[in-house]
Order: sequence, then C-alpha cells, then structure tokens
Amino acid sequence: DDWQERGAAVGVKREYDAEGRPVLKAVKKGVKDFTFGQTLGEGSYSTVLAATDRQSGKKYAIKVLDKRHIIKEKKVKYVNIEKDTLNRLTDHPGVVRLYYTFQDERSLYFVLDLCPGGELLGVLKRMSTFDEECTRFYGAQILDTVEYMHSRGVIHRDLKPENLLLDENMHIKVTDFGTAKLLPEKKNIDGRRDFEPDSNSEETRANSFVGTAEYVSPELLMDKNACKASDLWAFGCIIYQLLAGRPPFKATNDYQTFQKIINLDYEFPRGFPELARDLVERLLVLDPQRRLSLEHAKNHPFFAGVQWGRGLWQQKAPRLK
Ligand SMILES: Nc1ncnc2c1ncn2[C@@H]1O[C@H](COP(=O)(O)OP(=O)(O)OP(=O)(O)O)[C@@H](O)[C@H]1O
Ligand SMILES: O=C(O)[C@@H]1CCC(=O)N(CCc2ccc(Cl)cc2)[C@H]1c1ccccc1Cl
Repeated sequence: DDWQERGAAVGVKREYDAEGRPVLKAVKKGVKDFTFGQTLGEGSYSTVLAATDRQSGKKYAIKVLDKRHIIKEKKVKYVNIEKDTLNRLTDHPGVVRLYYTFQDERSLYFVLDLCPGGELLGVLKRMSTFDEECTRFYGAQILDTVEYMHSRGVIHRDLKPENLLLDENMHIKVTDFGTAKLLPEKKNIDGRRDFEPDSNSEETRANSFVGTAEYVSPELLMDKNACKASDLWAFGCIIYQLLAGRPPFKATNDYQTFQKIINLDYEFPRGFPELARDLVERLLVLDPQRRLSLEHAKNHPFFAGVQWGRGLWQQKAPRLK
C-alpha cells in the first residue's frame, strides 16, 4: 500500500507563544517526513525499505514492524531489546546506527543507516572465498566492533555473515540486535556508565534464546548460558567461513550440526592459510574460559599490520578479488 498514507508525526511538544497560547511543535520524525523507496528485504516480523528524508535528502533504511504480527508472535520483548541495544551502541562506525523511532496505529518504525552493500554473506557467496587480505580487513572490522559492543555491555549472540552488512564504502555494519544480551548497568557515583563484568549469572542461565545453528557456541548448547566468549566462538566460525567458503560446523540438520560443535568435529581444507588456521584453532575452543580473548585475538599474528581504532575505518576496503 502507499506508505505515505500511513502514520503521522507522532511526538508533539506543547509550547506557548508570546501571548501564552499553546503551540504544538512536532519534535519527532514521522512517516510523512520520508519518501519510501524499494524494499531492501523482509524479516520474520519486519520489512526494510529504503527511504529519503524529505527535508535533508539523506537516505536511510527504515525497518517497519507490524504491531499485530509482533504481538501475535509474542516478540514484543525482542523489539524492546533491539531498541535498547541500538540506543546503547551509538558511537562506533561498525554498528548500524538508529536515528529515530516512531509509530503509527499499525506499525513501529526504526530509522537506520542504509547499507547499500547488502549482507557480507551475499558478497562471500559471489566470491566463493575471500583471500587473506580481505579476510584480515573484514575480520579486523568485525573484531573492532565486537570489542566496542562488549565494552558497552552488549553480547550480540547471533553474529553471522547475514548480520554483517556493508555500507557505501564496503565497510562492515553489524546489525540485528533483537537477540542481544544486555549486561546490567552499574550505577557509578560519578554518573559514568559501565557494565557488570561478564558473569554466568542466573538470568543468563534462564535464557532460552539460541543463535543460528552453525555459529552457536558449545557453552550455549551445553549449559544455556551465553557470555562474551560466545561472540568470539562465532567470530572464529566467520573467519573460517570467509577463507573456506563454508562454516566449520555444517550438517544436514541442526541436531547433527550441534553434535559436530560439541565434539569439535571440523577440519581445515587443504591450503587453508597457516596463520589463520592458528587463530581459528585458538577461537574454536570448547571451554569458553580457555578460548582466545578479544584482546589476544587482536594481537594474533594473523592481524599483524592492522591499524586498530579509527584508522581501520578510514582506509579503503580492499577490492574483493
Ligand atoms: N540497514 C539496512 N540496510 C540495508 N539493508 C538492510 C538493513 N537492515 C536490514 N536489511 C536487509 O533487510 C532484510 C531484513 O532485515 P531484518 O533485520 O528486518 O530481518 P532479519 O533479521 O534479516 O530476519 P529475522 O527477523 O527473521 O532475523 C535483511 O535480509 C537485510 O538484508
Ligand atoms: O520505547 C519507545 O521508544 C516507545 C515508547 C512508547 C511506545 O508506545 N512504543 C511502542 C511500544 C510497542 C512495542 C511493541 C508493539 Cl507490538 C506495540 C507497541 C515504543 C516504541 C516506539 C517506536 C518504535 C519502537 C518502540 Cl519500542
């Protein structure tokens, strides 16, 4: 249907003019502030559309969620987790930025960074495998972003090439935070916000969410709790997949994939680069306590020469060959 017909500027602020008469001022964006373009993709509960802010001309991706469907499928919790997580991850180039949210009677709207490069999975499928230089660049951008998320008390829990989008410079943008784990915030006396250290606290145990079979960590399968190291396990699977063209643990059904994971049943294809193999072997460790930490992964020889921090995000993405 015509998107223009929907919704209205939803937030209003009551102000008073010189004569004390109430003036209603639209303070937020609404559907009418955007011109909607092509459908970029569909999720289980969402449609993502390209859109242009009519006033600034800036292009965005707007994720539209159908309220009735979300309520029917009991996914209201995920909507709030996605919003709260995106509101916590506001200043890193590797995270899809949430600019506005608004709603109308039928839908919720998330105005996000537009990622014209699509999913890293799509690029990998077209290339079949990445060479070491591309794997190093994209691996470093992913790791840099995971470090930022963890520093903000966010465990992604579903890292995979489908959730790694590419922006107009073919740089990484991590997305899909509806299933993230938000570590509780500690109240500091000086108002600084930091987060409880990663703990296998009771509530994590209670979590029923399991990520995508090929990337789920053994600890999540064995005793239900995800920790920051679970994202490093998924990272190891992604590095393997970029170089091998397929994930390390892949079977005909999820149950058999889980069996391979808990038995660490995988092998490297012939010709898999030695340094990358060493990195993957130190990440795909069953015991999360013995798994390579994020800091050690950044310092692994495979990433020798990588400029971490701002420099990583200013350089040109390597040509995918
Ligand atoms: N910011 C974005 N820019 C460009 N394309 C996007 C953006 N966000 C999502 N997409 C595309 O839209 C599709 C739907 O994304 P969405 O996050 O709504 O659902 P999903 O997470 O892929 O599916 P599910 O909800 O079932 O996990 C994705 O496949 C993705 O390719
Ligand atoms: O948390 C917020 O930012 C507001 C608060 C006010 C509000 O009503 N909403 C929508 C709440 C909501 C969530 C899920 C469904 Cl299915 C319906 C309504 C929230 C909201 C508005 C727009 C987009 C997302 C959300 Cl969660």
